[in-house]
Amino acid sequence: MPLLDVRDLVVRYGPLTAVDHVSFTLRAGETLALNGPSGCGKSSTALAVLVLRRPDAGEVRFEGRELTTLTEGELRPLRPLMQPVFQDPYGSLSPRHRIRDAVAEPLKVQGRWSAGAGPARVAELLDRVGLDPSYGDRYPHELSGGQCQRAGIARALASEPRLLVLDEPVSALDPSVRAGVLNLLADLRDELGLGYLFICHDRAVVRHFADRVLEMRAGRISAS
Ligand SMILES: Nc1ncnc2c1ncn2[C@@H]1O[C@H](COP(=O)(O)OP(=O)(O)OP(=O)(O)O)[C@@H](O)[C@H]1O
Repeated sequence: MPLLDVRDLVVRYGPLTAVDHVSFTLRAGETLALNGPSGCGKSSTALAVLVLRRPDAGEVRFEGRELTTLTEGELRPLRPLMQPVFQDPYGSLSPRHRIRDAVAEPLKVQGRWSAGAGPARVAELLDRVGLDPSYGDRYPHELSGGQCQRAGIARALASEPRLLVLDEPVSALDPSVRAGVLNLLADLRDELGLGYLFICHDRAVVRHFADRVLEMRAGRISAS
């Protein structure tokens, strides 16, 4: 069974059809890239796959379960398993919370926090993404873009996801730190068997990083 099976996905904004009957599957441990020019519908596909925006038609099966017809309450226990990582490294972390608290929050919300094991788990997650655990004391604005994206990845991992939807995860970073973040993501995918839906407009990055590439044009998959 694929990790993700998307069939005939449609997203409309009024008269505009941003995603026009898009279908694909993704297996655990695989990176599937969505590549295409600005405005072709990549981010709208990502939001619909995560059911952060309900698609207007089509199916999103995650581990065999159709998500688009579930209520918000039914989706709640599944949301931790499908985590987004967005382009703006600072956008996914509250500026008012220390990194340590941002990474701890999913553990607390999901009932996996204890006074003994919780802080150790946060330190382990920071270490796993290549941040010294002392960075937990800092606020997002005290980190570089690359460090902040790593902290965001640590926060996503705290939910023990099986799918990451990576929407231009390195596009806002300095070219000099992109490779390090991509190498980290590749290691995590292989180690944890994660499936990646990898949205990226940069062909060179996509070719290097993805197992398969779907080319998107004007809301449709034009080649694969
Ligand atoms: N909330 C919205 N309301 C109206 N139109 C939208 C909305 N979000 C996206 N669009 C439009 O839908 C189309 C697809 O946008 P989308 O952001 O999904 O594409 P994209 O390939 O991710 O582009 P980019 O790389 O620039 O983010 C575009 O024409 C865009 O202007």
